Amino acid sequence: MDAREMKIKAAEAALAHVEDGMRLGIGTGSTAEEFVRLLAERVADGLKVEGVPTSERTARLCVELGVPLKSLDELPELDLTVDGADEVDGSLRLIKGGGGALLREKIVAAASARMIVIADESKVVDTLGAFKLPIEVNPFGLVATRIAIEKTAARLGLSGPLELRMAGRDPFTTDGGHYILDASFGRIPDADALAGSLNFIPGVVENGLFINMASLAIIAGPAGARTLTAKD
Ligand SMILES: O=C(CO)[C@H](O)[C@H](O)COP(=O)(O)O
Repeated sequence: MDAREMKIKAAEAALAHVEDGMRLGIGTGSTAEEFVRLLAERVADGLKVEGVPTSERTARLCVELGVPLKSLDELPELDLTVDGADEVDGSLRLIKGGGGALLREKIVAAASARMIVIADESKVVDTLGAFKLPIEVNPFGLVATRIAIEKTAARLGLSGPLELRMAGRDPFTTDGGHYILDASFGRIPDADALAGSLNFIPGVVENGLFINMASLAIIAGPAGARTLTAKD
């Protein structure tokens, strides 16, 4: 089974949790896109759902494939969000934001009764941090915010380069008009403390640590899909 087939397997398993009439948060990234494709087939067959996309990219795909969309203001309480992840640990803590949609993804997940993560085995880790942690920041005061992040991380025993994410020669800009600093802190033993501390920094809009948000992870490997639930 190649990487795409594993993503499709995970997406198929998540689709089994979707029921008629559901209000769905729809994630961003290549795995979430497989979910959108399968969902669109079910919608074409008569399934009634309304989706809130977590990015402009996902919104475009949903429109193209005929998945009905609403804004989060129109549907502020959702039944289920299905989204990918860059890393998942055994307590279903996540790193997200590799696709740059972390802010909307977190807002949508927080508005959902349940969040199902879909990923392949390569995303499962013992301790978060091998993947660079995306931190969404306001462009104003970028240098000051970067220094504040470094000091906050140091207080938690973490250090490492913070790279401004680029799109060609310009900084990558999120759907919300912000920049992303990708932090190479390495292993993050206390993700809960880091997540809370980062969001206290003025200028930090959101961080890519998703704690206590996912209720289930569907992990696809060469032998098929398995589920992970939080250990604690
Ligand atoms: O957080 C995300 C986007 O902001 C994605 O869910 C994450 O990057 C995983 O993407 P993919 O399924 O393409 O590996």
